[in-house]
Order: sequence, then structure tokens, then C-alpha cells
Amino acid sequence: MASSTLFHTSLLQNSKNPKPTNLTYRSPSKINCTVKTTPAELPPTQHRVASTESTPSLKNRLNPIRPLSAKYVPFPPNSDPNSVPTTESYSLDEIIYRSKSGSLLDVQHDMEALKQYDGNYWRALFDSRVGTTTWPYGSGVWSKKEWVLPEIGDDDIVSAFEGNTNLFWAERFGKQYVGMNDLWVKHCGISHTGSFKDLGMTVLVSQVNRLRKLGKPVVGVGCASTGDTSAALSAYCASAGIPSIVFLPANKISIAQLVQPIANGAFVLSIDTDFDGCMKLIREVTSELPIYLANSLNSLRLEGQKTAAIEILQQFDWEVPDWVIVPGGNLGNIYAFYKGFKMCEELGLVDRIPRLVCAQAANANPLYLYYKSGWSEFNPVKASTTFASAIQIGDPVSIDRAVFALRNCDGIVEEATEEELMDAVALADSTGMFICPHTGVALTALMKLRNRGVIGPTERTVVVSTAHGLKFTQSKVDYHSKAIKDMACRFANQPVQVKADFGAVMDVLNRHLSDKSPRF
Ligand SMILES: Cc1ncc(COP(=O)(O)O)c(C=O)c1O
Ligand SMILES: N[C@@H](CCOP(=O)(O)O)C(=O)O
Repeated sequence: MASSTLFHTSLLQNSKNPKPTNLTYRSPSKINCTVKTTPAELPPTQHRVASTESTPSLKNRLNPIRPLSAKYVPFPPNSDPNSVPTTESYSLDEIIYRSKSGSLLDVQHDMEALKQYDGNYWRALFDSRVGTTTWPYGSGVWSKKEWVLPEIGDDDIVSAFEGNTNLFWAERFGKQYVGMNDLWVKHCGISHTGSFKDLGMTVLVSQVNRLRKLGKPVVGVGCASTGDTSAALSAYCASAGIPSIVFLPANKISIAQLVQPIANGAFVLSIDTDFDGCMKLIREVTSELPIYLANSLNSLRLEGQKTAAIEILQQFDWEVPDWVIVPGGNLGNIYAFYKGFKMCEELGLVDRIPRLVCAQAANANPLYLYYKSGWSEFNPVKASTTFASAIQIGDPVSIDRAVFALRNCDGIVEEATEEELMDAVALADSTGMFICPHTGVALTALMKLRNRGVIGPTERTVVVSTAHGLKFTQSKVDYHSKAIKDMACRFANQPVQVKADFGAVMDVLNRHLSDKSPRF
């Protein structure tokens, strides 16, 4: 409720805002920073105004002569030894999703321009924005604007102040179930629309907003979805007044996810196919109609999603965790994490990157099978039904990005059966979390890697939680009522039916209290 109120207020104020004035102050790291504030007569909600400090205002430090910029290049970028050197590139103001050869694209930042500032500078700049309410830097994504879309105007940004999510010390789960004392869960799903997709969608919809203002032919924005991309797309588009169109696999997403685009006024197509079928259709449609493609095939999305990696480092005071475990489906996010960590290393904020683990549901495991083949042969699969329905994907569009990321960080791929992932959810929930099944997949991967001794007991590990558990309550209801065929539901916690009678209630409580065995 609160965040959606802020969302609208921010956009309203942004459009009305007069020009700011400048003040100079010294940031905690002794770097001269210029901050722009608005005149005193402005409304007290000054924090919702546009255009505050920006990197060029810090030019007194290093006299930068290269402006910051970014462009599309074919993936993998030229920096990769296996890439074929090319000069092919495109402005971010072009509407393009694939290179001439049909490969994926990547957003490439002018790293030389970014390197005009050292790691201390970037750390201090990002740290100085934590907790601010100044537009747009109060967003965990736009607090890293220079590394995301350096050239976009603040007025074009469509943001719900996403990001800045809780990095939760999973003390009890860690100690009790995996023998670890340094286990953390990054709750990316505790967000405006309840999943990490907000991080990428703010970037994509902001760029669409800019394109439309530039007069580009974009009548709407479309995606195929297993429920979270569609929720984020429709919310951000609704906020900016941009039409959204979502292709959903009929009867394959949760009710909570389905109602999100409906409520946000999207044009919702429920299609009698699976996600891969919807993805194929949206690609065909967006090549025919002036509908902008919002899936992570579009590399803009990953620029926002990569900020979760930067945010993790920041939350650890720029200490690098040993492992980060990410559930994978269409496989954009695992690459986004790699890219975020790698940029921090290349720009001197940290001196190494973590090892990444991509966790898949065994019922939708094409990456896992590819990994197990020693990366020798990739075959799409027909994904079967899984409680981790948002990753029920058999032909991931970002397969090349995922392999690139995993190979370059000595990464691992793991899988989780339905029973394993649901048990992991129940155990995590019993320690005070309320996680989605996808996070259960990631926790299963952690348990397996701990059992095999791959992850050590004192290694700092972050499990990325990708969606809010409240979107997936039906799976929890089924589990706790032991209503899942062929599943023991070992950790089900069933309510006790009792008569509305004092004696009956006392009997039940006395039996419960005398039972000394811990519940799990
Ligand atoms: C909740 C949730 N977790 C994980 C994923 C996997 O992310 P990716 O498709 O980037 O691999 C998705 C979407 O695919 C998702 O919605
Ligand atoms: N889980 C996703 C699947 C599509 O992924 P995307 O990142 O390519 O949009 C969803 O919620 O739709």
C-alpha cells in the first residue's frame, strides 16, 4: 500500500518539478560531491523531486573527459577471448533484440569512461545514496544509474523505488539444517510486484518511456510470462500510462500472479500452451507489430537485474561472499548476477567475484543436463509441471549467457526434485521465512552442495530468493494438508480441529506441550 502510493506520487512530482539548485558537501569518504536540492518553497515531499546529484557533478575530482555511455553489442562481448571481434553496435535508442548474425545482444558500458573514477569513488557514491528519498536514487537500481542507463534523463525514469531488499541472515536455517553460520538469503521478491523482475522492468519501461517521447513507434510493451515478468511489466507500464500486453500459459501460473496484470489493466492473453510456446509467439508478434519486447531476451532488463549483485556486495560492506545461489529458468538472471559482480571487480570495488550456482527444478532442467554433459551438448526439454512454476521453462532464451557466466566463475548447476524443493520450503518457512518454491530449489542446491562438501561450513553463502511466498500460497496449502500425490510432505504442519470447548482445548494443548520432541 505504502509503496504504491509513493510510486504514483513520485511520478506526479517528477513531472511538475522545477529546476534544482546546487549545494556542495563532502561525502563520508571525503569525496567532493555536488548535491542539488530544490528551493524551500517546494512541497515538503522534496524527496520525490527529480534530478539531483549526478556523476558529471563530481568532475572536480578526476576531470573526466569521456562522458559515460552504453550501447548494444553482440553477445558475447569482445572482451571474451572466444568472441569473434566485431565493430557491430547499436544505440540503446534503437529497437533491436538480436545481432545481425542472430545472436543475443549485451549492453556494453564504456568501461574506460567508468574507469575515470576509481573503486573508492564508486563505493562512496553508491553508499551515499543508500536510504535517500531523492529521485531517482532512492531506487536500488537507479542508485547505480551510471552503471545502468547513464544517458537517460531522470524525467524519463519509471520507478517504484525497487531494490534495496533485505539481505537476511538465515541463522537458524543455516545452523540447524546445513551446519553453516554465514548463510544469507537475499529477498529480491520482497518488492513492488513481489519478484526480482521489478529490478529489470524499471529499466526497460523507463527506456520505453524515453523511446515514446522520442517519437519511436512503440504502441505497447509485451511479454510471455510464467507470472512474474507479466506482473512487473503491467505495473510499471500502468504507472507510466503505457499499454501492456501479456501472454500467459493457460492454467500454469498462480492465481495471485494472474490477478496482477488483470488488476493493472494489461491486455491479458491466456494461451493454451506452455511458457516456451508463449515465448515463441511473443517473439513472432513483436517482429510484426510495434510492440516492444519485455522479456529478458531484451538485454536492457539485465542491466537492472545486475544491481542485485552490486547491492549484495554493498550490504556486506564490499566484502565478497564465497557463493551465490540463483534459481534459473529463462536464465537471464544468472548472467545478470555475473555481470554485476564482474563490473564491480573490473572497476576496482572488489578484488574477486563469488562462485555462482544456478539451481533448476528437475522437471525443467535443460541447463543442468547441459552442465552434466560437460557443456558438450545443449538440448531444450519439454518442461513438466513443477511447483516452481515460474521456472517451468524448457528452452531458455539466455542459455548462452548462462553458460558464459558459469564458465567464467567456476560455477555449478544443481537440480531439485519436487519433494526436495517443497521440503526445503517447509524447513525454511519453519525458521521464520515465507519463501517461494523457486527459493526452495535454490535451498535444495545448497543442501546438496553442503552434503557433498563442495560448500564449506564457514563459507559465506547467499541464496537468492526470487519471489514473494505469498504469490505461491496454494503450494503451501497443498503441502501442509498433505494433499500432494506421491509426496510424504514430511514437514507438514497441520492445524488441529478442536471443538469450541474449554476442556477440549486444554486437552489438546496439554498433549502438545508435553510432547518434548522438536517439531522439525
Ligand atoms: C520467481 C522466479 N524465480 C526465478 C526465475 C528464473 O529467472 P531467470 O528466468 O532469469 O532464470 C523466474 C523467472 O524465470 C522467476 O519468476
Ligand atoms: N519467470 C519468468 C519467465 C520469463 O523470464 P524473462 O526474465 O525472460 O522475462 C516470468 O515470470 O515470466
